[in-house]
Amino acid sequence: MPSQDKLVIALPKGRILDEALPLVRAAGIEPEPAFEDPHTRLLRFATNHPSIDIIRVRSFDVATFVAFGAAHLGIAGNDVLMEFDYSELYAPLDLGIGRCRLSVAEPDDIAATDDPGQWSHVRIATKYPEVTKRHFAQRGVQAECVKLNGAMELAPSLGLCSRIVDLVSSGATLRANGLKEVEVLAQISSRLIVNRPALKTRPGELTGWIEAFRRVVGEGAAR
Ligand SMILES: Nc1ncnc2c1ncn2[C@@H]1O[C@H](COP(=O)(O)OP(=O)(O)OP(=O)(O)O)[C@@H](O)[C@H]1O
Ligand SMILES: O=P(O)(O)OC[C@H]1O[C@H](OP(=O)(O)OP(=O)(O)O)[C@H](O)[C@@H]1O
Repeated sequence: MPSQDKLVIALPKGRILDEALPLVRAAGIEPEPAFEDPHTRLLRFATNHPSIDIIRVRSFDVATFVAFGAAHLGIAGNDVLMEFDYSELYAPLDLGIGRCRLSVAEPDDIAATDDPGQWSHVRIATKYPEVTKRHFAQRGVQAECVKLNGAMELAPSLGLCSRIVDLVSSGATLRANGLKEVEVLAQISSRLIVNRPALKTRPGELTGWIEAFRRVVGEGAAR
């Protein structure tokens, strides 16, 4: 099959991949062995289905590849989906992986007396400026965001911003950096995402794979 006619599935190469790959396999899609070779420079991989390729990209880029139709299906955290808010993305299925929450945190000493309900303006370091601004705007708070791509937890101690908005799971990273979670913006998990226009042009194939993933997640939940 010509490569431009293949169905392309975008998978995130970060921490989600370890949880996502078993689901992809259980749905019946097996990537070529090079996919798991840590030394490979390949970015696009064949699978056991001649009509399906997998690409491995950064988690934020999964949403962009699928929204622009460069990939047809993908797996992305709803933190990423909320930040971009792409109308071309359909996210039919919660895969139940990558569970965490998106929260505001601040230094322990500030948190001891602070009341987030009284804020009118906050400066926040985050990888999620759009979600953060939207969240605070809803209650009339102006959030001035400084965009970082990682290690947000360093920002308060170095005087960049007193508050951060970041993902929290065990809370260990916040504790290790003297920060306290003071407000939860959203519960996060990863979803199966689909390019909406492709759902119209390749409905049989795409709904077939959505149902395959639905069965896998349903079976997992029943165990
Ligand atoms: N501590 C966590 N616990 C559970 N899920 C998480 C956690 N941190 C991140 N995630 C989920 O995993 C996704 C990828 O996060 P991760 O931190 O691995 O990205 P990354 O690989 O650092 O991104 P980048 O592509 O910028 O390097 C997030 O979008 C989120 O949905
Ligand atoms: O509450 P915890 O269990 O400590 O998890 C939270 C951490 O996990 C994520 O980072 P990740 O480990 O993916 O590294 P990153 O900073 O490179 O994104 C997130 O950005 C936090 O730093």
